[in-house]
Amino acid sequence: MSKLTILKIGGALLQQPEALSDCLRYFHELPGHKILVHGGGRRASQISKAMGLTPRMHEGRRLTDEVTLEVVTMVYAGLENKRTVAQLQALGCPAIGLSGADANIILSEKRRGGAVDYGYAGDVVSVQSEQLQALLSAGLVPVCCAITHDGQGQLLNTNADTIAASLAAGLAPDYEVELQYCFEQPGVMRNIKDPASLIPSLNPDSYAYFRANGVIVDGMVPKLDNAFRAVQAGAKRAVIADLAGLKSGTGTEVVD
Ligand SMILES: Nc1ncnc2c1ncn2[C@@H]1O[C@H](COP(=O)(O)OP(=O)(O)O)[C@@H](O)[C@H]1O
Ligand SMILES: CC(=O)N[C@@H](CCC(=O)OP(=O)(O)O)C(=O)O
Repeated sequence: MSKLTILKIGGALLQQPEALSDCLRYFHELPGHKILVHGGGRRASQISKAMGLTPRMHEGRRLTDEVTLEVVTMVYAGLENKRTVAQLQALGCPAIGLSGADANIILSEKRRGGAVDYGYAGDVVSVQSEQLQALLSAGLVPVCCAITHDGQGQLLNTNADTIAASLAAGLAPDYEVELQYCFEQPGVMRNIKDPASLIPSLNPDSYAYFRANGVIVDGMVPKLDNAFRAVQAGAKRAVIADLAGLKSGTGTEVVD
């Protein structure tokens, strides 16, 4: 089986040009097949505020009304995706920018939130692995954003960590998949202000413990839920780290 690395970049990283460029260079130099997934939530919040809108999140997911869907589509599928693709091309990487609607790669459905109305937030239903395999076999490097579709013409906003894990799960039968979540912290920590408190590995029991104790909160919850889902679906490895950690092999490894 050939190796496939899925790297997800998000958060503050996307807003620091130098850190982003280091990260893209690291990605370009990875051996084997690879897919980049990017978020852009902070940029979307900034632009929303500049437009007089108030960003609203619930458990790490954006409440996406109609106008917010327009903003996130412009930011994720437009600005962030095309800028990232252009930077990768400048490194000599044959990148191709995709939303979930392109080649129908990721089908999703409107999130059912019970009491919480998530609006046009989408949960992944299926991944078209054949189309992605065709792109990978042609030597292309997919760059996927956080916009998906429901197959009926409706675009949906999907957490980028979920996209990365869904791709990892969908491609695990055909590749030896490693899922890497790169963000601005060294990994999951006992005390978010103390990098020395890094938790080197988490299993479902220790995750439940740290979550119950309020050590793991906010955006880290969907990130870890997704990482566990990916390894349970057959991904060989899932790790959460900053760029230095990814390069040196440290960070938080998620084990089933
Ligand atoms: N125990 C923890 N260790 C590290 N980060 C944590 C922890 N608990 C919560 N977080 C928060 O989770 C955030 C990462 O989630 P998120 O902002 O969604 O990342 P990204 O934008 O990369 O998807 C961190 O920036 C941090 O504020
Ligand atoms: C439904 C939902 O929450 N979508 C996310 C998609 C972007 C994202 O995940 O960006 P980061 O990885 O940079 O946080 C959002 O709009 O914030």
